[in-house]
Amino acid sequence: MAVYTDITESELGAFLRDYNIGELLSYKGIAEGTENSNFILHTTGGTFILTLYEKRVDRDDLPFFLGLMDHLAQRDVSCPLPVKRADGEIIGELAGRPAAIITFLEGMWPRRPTTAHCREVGVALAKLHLAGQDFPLQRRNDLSLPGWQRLWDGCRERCDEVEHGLEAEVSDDFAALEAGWPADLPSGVIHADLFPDNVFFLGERLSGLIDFYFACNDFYAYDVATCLNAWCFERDHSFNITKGAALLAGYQSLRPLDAAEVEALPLLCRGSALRFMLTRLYDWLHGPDGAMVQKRDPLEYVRKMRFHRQIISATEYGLQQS
Ligand SMILES: Nc1ncnc2c1ncn2[C@@H]1O[C@H](COP(=O)(O)OP(=O)(O)O)[C@@H](O)[C@H]1O
Ligand SMILES: N[C@@H](CCOP(=O)(O)O)C(=O)O
Repeated sequence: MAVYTDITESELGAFLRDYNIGELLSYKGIAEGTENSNFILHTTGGTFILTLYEKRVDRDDLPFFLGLMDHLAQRDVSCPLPVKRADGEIIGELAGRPAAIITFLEGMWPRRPTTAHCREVGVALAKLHLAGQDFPLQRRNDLSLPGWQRLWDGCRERCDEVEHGLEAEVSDDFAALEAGWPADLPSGVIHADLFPDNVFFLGERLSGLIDFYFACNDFYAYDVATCLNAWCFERDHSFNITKGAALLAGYQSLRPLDAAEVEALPLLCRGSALRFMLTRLYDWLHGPDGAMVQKRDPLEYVRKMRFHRQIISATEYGLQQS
């Protein structure tokens, strides 16, 4: 359960006195999520999400994350809107943690994504990339190659406990990714974690995007790669090219990929699979402190890395070239 920090009713009542969202009716910890402590609040003013930012979120990054949601919401991207306190601030402090309130989005994340969901996600991702172009703040992606290397340094000695031979296999991936990682591709604000549990739907209509706490500046096509990994593999670990084609067509309906992005896509997919394998492996071996968070399987992403290693062209993901 992702509630690392508990709060009392009196602490919460005092915190809410700085807002104009009415009286507290009820609140409850939310079991889903990984990084932060989240609560659903019902007040006489409506329903809201309260987030207490935990250790892995740097307080200095909060203006970027919350400012981005505000920026995107004003440009017709359906995402939560940070709620301002009476003094105009959006970040406060509760139980010793930085804390913010955001608006509640209706919808459910798809447990079994369909081809129609994949197309909608592609469109929404392109919309996010375009709407973020005039966002004035910047944040480096600290989970790109140097960050992966740091995670790897903390795991490699013990990684064969997860699967025999993994250390040698992943070392080879690092060598290939370091040699071939693109130096320059179209870049801007990316979501960087647009997995199914961060996208809400009402039926097959996308109703909102959440969890901008990995957002940063990086290659747009890297975000596309992350979505191909997160949305287009089946439970039997096979890649579904129909879903890949739908996601890529949805994306390209608003923002066509250029030739360099198309060429780089297989390596970006492999890198993105390594990134999620490593955070999962790190948590698998070290376990996040203080909460019973369901551990995600690193081997799911090892399989995806193996798949991408043998891809020669982005057409194998379903890309239709114009
Ligand atoms: N704006 C929102 N509207 C509705 N539910 C939300 C919203 N933000 C978060 N949630 C709920 O809280 C859960 C965890 O949120 P998330 O931002 O993914 O947490 P974490 O950053 O800890 O992974 C989500 O799966 C969802 O159930
Ligand atoms: N999407 C990541 C984990 C991050 O969890 P989230 O709850 O913040 O989306 C993964 O699947 O490894």
